[in-house]
Amino acid sequence: MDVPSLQVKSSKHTYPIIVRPGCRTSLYDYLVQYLDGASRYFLITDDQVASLYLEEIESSFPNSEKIKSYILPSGEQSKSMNQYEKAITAALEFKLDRKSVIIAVGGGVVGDLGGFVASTYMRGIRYVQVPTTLLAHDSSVGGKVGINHPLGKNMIGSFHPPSLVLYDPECLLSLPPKEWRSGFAEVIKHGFIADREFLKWLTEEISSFDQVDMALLTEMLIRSIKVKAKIVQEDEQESGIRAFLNFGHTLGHAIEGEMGYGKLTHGEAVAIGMKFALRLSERYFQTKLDYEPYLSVMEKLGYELDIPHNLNVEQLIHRMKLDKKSYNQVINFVLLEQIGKATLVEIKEEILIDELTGKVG
Ligand SMILES: NC(=O)c1ccc[n+]([C@@H]2O[C@H](COP(=O)([O-])OP(=O)(O)OC[C@H]3O[C@@H](n4cnc5c(N)ncnc54)[C@H](O)[C@@H]3O)[C@@H](O)[C@H]2O)c1
Ligand SMILES: O=C(O)C(=O)C[C@@H](O)[C@H](O)[C@H](O)COP(=O)(O)O
Ligand SMILES: [Zn+2]
Repeated sequence: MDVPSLQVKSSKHTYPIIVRPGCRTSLYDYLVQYLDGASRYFLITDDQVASLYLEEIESSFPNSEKIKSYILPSGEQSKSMNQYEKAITAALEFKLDRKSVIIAVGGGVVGDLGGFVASTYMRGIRYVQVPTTLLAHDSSVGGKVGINHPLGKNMIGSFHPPSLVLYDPECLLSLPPKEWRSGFAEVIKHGFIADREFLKWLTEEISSFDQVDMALLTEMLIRSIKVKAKIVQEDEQESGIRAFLNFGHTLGHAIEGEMGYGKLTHGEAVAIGMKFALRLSERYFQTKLDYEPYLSVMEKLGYELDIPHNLNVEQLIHRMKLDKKSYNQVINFVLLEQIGKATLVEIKEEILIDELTGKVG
């Protein structure tokens, strides 16, 4: 069978990432090849993904008694305490044990929630990520799993690396343009923080999300995942450089929470946060980053990069103080010294008020 596209070393084990068009229909074979047996499989997905892919995935399993599918309502609101508890209850009712495996088939919502269920069920069982969105090339790697709290994004969670990531790029062909944009924001982010050449390549090669060539898409996914994998391998639990993956997220997460989860996609909010962080980088480092050509490609792809006007500056600052990178109420931002070179810096509240005022309602 396939050689993994990448392997990621984690503190618990090394896991393969396989990116291969069509692989979803042989999911069971991959589980047999890469996992050392399983008593039962608990497949978590959402209603939209289920209607597109569940039947063909389930039918790859020879023994239907060993697998149970659990379907969440699609959307960011499912990353909640309520949905988490319901999923745990269903897992208990299906009698999962410590040798069982959870399979998260879907986007980042399913992956984050399913991974969190796996990380806490009987104090932790194995799980497999089967990403079906472009965004999930990011969320399926690195083991950050969790759910939201009304007061902040991903406030309840843990680090729990998957045992396998099986990514079928063909699934992306059914994504609507909004979801392509959401995921592409995280691809661009990987270029901005760590790989200028990749960023240039991206903005030259991707001028539309219609009819993306499968070979090009696969190459893009692997290059983008490589950036993430290298960082999480070096700093799994975010004591240093992993914070760079949060470029655009300090303001992005505050906007998502303030608007109400799901109003903007995660990537749309991160894209706004990246533009803000780029401008802040120029001010902080007193330099020109010449990022405009990249933002103009993003605008052509349909991104709205300005902060929504109905938001309140004080509330955004309040939320940014709750961000996981903040200490003693001091807000830390991932900024760029150069394109491709990120760093984490403390930003004074006055500067943020000054930058946000006039740009927000
Ligand atoms: N854990 C991490 O490291 C990490 C990284 C980035 C983002 N995230 C999280 O990921 C979440 C966002 O993930 P997302 O953008 O994948 O959202 P999502 O899971 O909500 O998926 C977006 C929408 O696309 C639908 N969908 C999924 N696959 C599809 C397909 N193949 N065809 C058609 N529709 C499909 C879903 O049903 C949903 O409506 C956020 O909660 C974010 O915080 C986590
Ligand atoms: O993997 C990481 O680390 C990231 O920061 C990736 C982000 O794209 C992702 O949105 C992550 O969930 C944010 O983590 P958080 O710790 O800020 O909640
Ligand atoms: Zn993100």
